[in-house]
Amino acid sequence: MFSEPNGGYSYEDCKATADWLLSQTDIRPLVGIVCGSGLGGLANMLKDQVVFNYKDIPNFPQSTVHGHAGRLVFGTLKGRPCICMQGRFHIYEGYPLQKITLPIRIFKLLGVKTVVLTNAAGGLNQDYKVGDVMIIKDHINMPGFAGNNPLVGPNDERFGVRFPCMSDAYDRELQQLAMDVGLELGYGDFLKEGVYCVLGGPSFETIAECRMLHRMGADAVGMSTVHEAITARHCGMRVFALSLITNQAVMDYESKEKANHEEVLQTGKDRAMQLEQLVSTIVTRIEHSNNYA
Ligand SMILES: O=P(O)(O)O[C@@H]1C[C@H](O)[C@@H](CO)O1
Ligand SMILES: Nc1nc2[nH]cnc2c(=O)[nH]1
Repeated sequence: MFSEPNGGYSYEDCKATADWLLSQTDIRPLVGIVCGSGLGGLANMLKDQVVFNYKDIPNFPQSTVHGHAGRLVFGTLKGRPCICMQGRFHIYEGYPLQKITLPIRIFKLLGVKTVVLTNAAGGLNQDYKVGDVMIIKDHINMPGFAGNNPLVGPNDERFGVRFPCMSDAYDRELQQLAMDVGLELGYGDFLKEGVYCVLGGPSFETIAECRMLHRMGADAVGMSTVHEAITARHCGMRVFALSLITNQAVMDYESKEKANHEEVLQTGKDRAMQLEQLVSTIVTRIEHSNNYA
C-alpha cells in the first residue's frame, strides 16, 4: 500500500498516509504550519500535542538538516485544530520535488484549509535588517525556470487543474491580517513585505548572484517554501508565508560578511518569541476574518 514510485506519489498513496494519521488522533487540523530552519519552536505554541516522528509515518521523507527536528505535531491553538511540520525538506537534500511537497498534499487530505509557510532567508533588499520579518507577497521560482516544478508529471485532477494560476499565490487578505496583527503587537519596526526567490542550494549565493537577484526584483532569497506554496495552491488551499531575514545577502566585494547556517539558526532563536506571537495571533484570527478555515 505504501509504495514509493519514482515519478512521485499517487493520490492513493497520499490518502493512505492521511488516513493512517487520522486513525492515530482525533484532531482534525484546519491550519497547517511549516517551520523553517531554526523556527521549529513555533510548534511549541500547540496545546494537547500528538506528535509523530517522520520516521514512523508511512511514505514520509526524513529531515536531514540541523534545525529541522523531523516531527509532525498535531495540536490546538486557542482551541483551533492545527498541524505543524517541525522540519521541512529541500531540493539540496536530494529529494525530488514531489517528495518535498508530499506533506502539503497530506495536509489537504487531512482537511487543512490554510497553510502557513515560514522560512529563514537572506535579505537582498538594502532596507532590510537581520531579524526583520518579511510577509511574502510573491515569489520567483528559479528552479521552475529550468522545468523543476513540483507539478511536473501526470496531473491528477482530484488534487487540482493542470495549469494552476499563481498570480494569487499568496492570499492578500491574510497578508493584510498579518500586517494588522504585526502592527498591533508593536512589530512595525521589523515587519516588511516583499518578494521571495527560491534557489536550489545548498551553497549560499555569490555576490554576483545576489546582485542579479536583487535587480530581478527579489527582496529575499532562500531554498524552500515556493514548491510548497505551488502545491498548496494547486489543491485549493490558501497560503500565507513569511521569511525571517536571518542574514544580509552579501552584495559588496569589500564586505567581510559570510553567510552561514549557524547565524541562520541563531537569528531564529533570537526572534522565536515574536514569531510565535505573530503566527499564533494570525492563526487564531483567521476564523474571525473569513469563512475559509
Ligand atoms: O527551510 P528553510 O528555507 O527555512 O531553510 C533555509 C534554507 C536552508 O535550508 C538553510 C540555510 O541556512 O535555511
Ligand atoms: N539561499 C539562501 N538561503 C538562505 N537561508 C537563510 N539565509 C539564506 C541565504 O542567504 N541564502
